[in-house]
Amino acid sequence: MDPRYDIPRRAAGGGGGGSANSSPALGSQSRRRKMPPRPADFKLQIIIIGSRGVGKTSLMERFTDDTFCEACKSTVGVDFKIKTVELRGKKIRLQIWDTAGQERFNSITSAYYRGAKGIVLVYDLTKQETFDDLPKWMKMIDKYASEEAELLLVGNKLDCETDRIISRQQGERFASRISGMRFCEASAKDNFNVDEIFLKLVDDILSKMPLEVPNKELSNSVLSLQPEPEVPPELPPPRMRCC
Ligand SMILES: Nc1nc2c(ncn2[C@@H]2O[C@H](COP(=O)(O)OP(=O)(O)OP(=O)(O)O)[C@@H](O)[C@H]2O)c(=O)[nH]1
Repeated sequence: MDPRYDIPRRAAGGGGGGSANSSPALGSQSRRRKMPPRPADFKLQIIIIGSRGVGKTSLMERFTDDTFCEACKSTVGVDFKIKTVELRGKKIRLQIWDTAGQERFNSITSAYYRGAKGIVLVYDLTKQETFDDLPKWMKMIDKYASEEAELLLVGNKLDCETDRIISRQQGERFASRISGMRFCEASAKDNFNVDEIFLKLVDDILSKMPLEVPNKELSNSVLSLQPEPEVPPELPPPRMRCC
């Protein structure tokens, strides 16, 4: 398993169960153990929202695992993945929340907006109704998200150019009407613009953070402002999906 990706809910158990490397029987070998990786300087939460089937899970999985599932099941409630990236000389641990697009889950998913520093709002550029739903999602953002959250509108499924219904200009126009919202088109399937979406969003978030404070101060301020509530305490744990 790629060590960059770990599921915090498992790691948080604290048991860890002692790996071979930690066995006292290894004696001098243990002195040759590799240094543990440098801890993250920042922890950021990003949430992906949008109507059912627009490709939220696909974008997340392409970014975190570089995989694509042709026939995925709909997300139930919320799911998340972790990915650590380095930007502006800082190590950033991203917690990416993938929400269900179905309206019946809104009461669950809305609880995850508040802690998000970045919001990716996705529509499917081959499906008019997913674009028509955008004002509804903006209302959710206005109601539940922090005003400081960075916003990015994504027209997904760019590989389906022949089935395109929503022009690039329409997407751009929608985003331009919302203060500070960025826009881009992407394809989770073809892995086009996927890394760019997340990295640009993180870069925008970092550009507004005081990166140059000493590390000690950082851990007392930014990190404590951003505790890692793997799951808001009042909610049931996110249900994992399978393909
Ligand atoms: N052609 C194409 N298909 C895509 C792309 N992204 C996702 N899909 C497909 O669209 C379908 C829905 O993708 P999901 O990632 O499950 O969509 P979602 O937004 O997470 O859906 P919900 O969990 O129901 O809200 C799946 O069959 C994917 O394979 C893309 O970039 N191009």
